[in-house]
This record gives sequence, C-alpha cells and structure tokens, in this order.
Amino acid sequence: MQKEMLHFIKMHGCGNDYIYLPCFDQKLTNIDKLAYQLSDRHKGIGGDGIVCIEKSDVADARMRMFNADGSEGAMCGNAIRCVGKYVYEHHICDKQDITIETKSGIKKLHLHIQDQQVTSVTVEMGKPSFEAEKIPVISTKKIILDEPMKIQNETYTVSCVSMGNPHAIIFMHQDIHDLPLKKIGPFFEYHTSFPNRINTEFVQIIDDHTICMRVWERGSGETQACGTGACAVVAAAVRTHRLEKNKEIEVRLTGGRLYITDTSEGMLMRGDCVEVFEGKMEVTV
Ligand SMILES: N[C@@H](CCC[C@H](N)C(=O)O)C(=O)O
Repeated sequence: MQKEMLHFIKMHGCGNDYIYLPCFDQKLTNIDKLAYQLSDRHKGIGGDGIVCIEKSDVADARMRMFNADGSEGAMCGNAIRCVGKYVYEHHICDKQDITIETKSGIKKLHLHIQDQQVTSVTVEMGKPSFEAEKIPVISTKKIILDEPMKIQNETYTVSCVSMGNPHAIIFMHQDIHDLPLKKIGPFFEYHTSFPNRINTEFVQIIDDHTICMRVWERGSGETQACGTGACAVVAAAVRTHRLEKNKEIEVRLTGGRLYITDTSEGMLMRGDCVEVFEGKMEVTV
C-alpha cells in the first residue's frame, strides 16, 4: 500500500455534489474504493460520489462517474455540466460549444459564460428509451408506463425510462415532501424487477410547465437533484400526455431548478454548475 496526494475540486449542480478528480496528470487505481472513501460525509471529503475528468480521443474530454457506494454510473446530468465548467475554466478547450465522452455516448454542451466563468450549461442529453429490456426491467410488458407494481407492501403506479441509466418514475397527487424516502427508496433500488438496480423519482405535476420531484439514486441514496432523472421524468410525462413536447419544463428539485425540454432530437437540459472548494487529500492507493 502506498500513500498519495490527490488533487480534487468539489462542485455541485442543483446541490447534487461530487468530488471531481482531474486525471490528466494524476493516475488513479481502485477508483471504486476511492469513491466510497472520499464520498463519506464524516470521514472523507463528502459527496454523492466522484467524477474523473480525463483526456478523450473522440471528444474535448471524457468523464467517468462513480456513486457514493463505488458503483459506476453510465451518465450523470448534473456532473456533466460541472465537467464542462472545469474544461473551459482550466483552458482544456476555449470553445463555448464542447463535447464530453461518457459511458453512454458523446454529449454536446453549450456553455453559458459570464466574466470568463461558466455559470450554467445546456446539454443535449439524447433520446429516452422506454424499452423494458434495455432499461432493464424484468416484466411481461415491452414498455412500462403507468403500470401497477407491488413494492414491499404498497402498490405504486410506475413508469420506466432509460436516459443511458435506469429510472423508475412515480407520478403522485400527494405532497412528495412528506414521503419517507429513506425507508421506501431502498425497496425500489433493490426490487427484483430491476436487475441492475434503479434510480427512483417521485413526482408531482404543479401546472403545464412546472413539476416538483424528489429522487432516490442508485448507489447514493437521496440526493438533492438528478439531471438524468429530471429528463426521464419529463420524457415519461410527455409520453403519458401529462405535459407537452417542445415546451420547456421547470423541474423543482430539493437543491435547485433544472429546465428540461423534450424535443424530437432528444432531451435538452439546462442548469447551474457551481465550484465550492478545491484541495488535496492524502489517500492510500
Ligand atoms: N445524479 C446523476 C445520476 C448519477 C448516476 C446514478 N446514480 C446511477 O447509478 O445511474 C444525474 O444527475 O444524472
């Protein structure tokens, strides 16, 4: 075992906070263990997970994201905006329109810049997939939209969407702020219908351009926001005729607001990206 100094930057998008590790000059091993260790809010730096920013052969940069439990996610909507901010502000590229390689493909970003600082980013998040097999969800149905599902002792009406990662969505009439997410979130995450586990969004439609949601993330628990989750929710709401296509929807999350549009080219997401602090930490590798 060896000790090493790790350079990190703490950033968040709508309160979904990750520890960003620039991997251009530092090489990392055992990233899953590192994610678990650094994300600990008492004994580590604290965060919903870690994000490695790397060199890419096919885009301006590459990102890899790991949840707080060390599992790797294919895509992260809130993290990709912060990666865009890092890449621009650290002069890795000086364009306003950039590309980032992810495990779920190359995404296009448009950076909104004020006084040389990236304050928000619009991301082309790609098309949602409703195919149960691809999400994956074990079901006799090919598509799961407003289907009853027994989770523990309750029957929920569930819709399932992939935004490169899996989402289960529950549209509710009751106030979502009262939900005991710590208790029910894990029942969804580890339900046998979801062989790769699942991110779960509990949603209330406020009006034709505003919704409110809370999220239980696979591998991280309740987070203050989820970008892929917000896109999945709007995609499911449009598909079930709760909301209209091509209309920007304000998604109110615990930690902020995202603006999502379901277009025929795919989902568009706009939201903030904030640097909190940077530092060095000694880790055992
Ligand atoms: N917070 C993210 C999603 C992170 C990954 C997720 N927990 C998974 O395992 O799929 C977002 O903003 O999209």
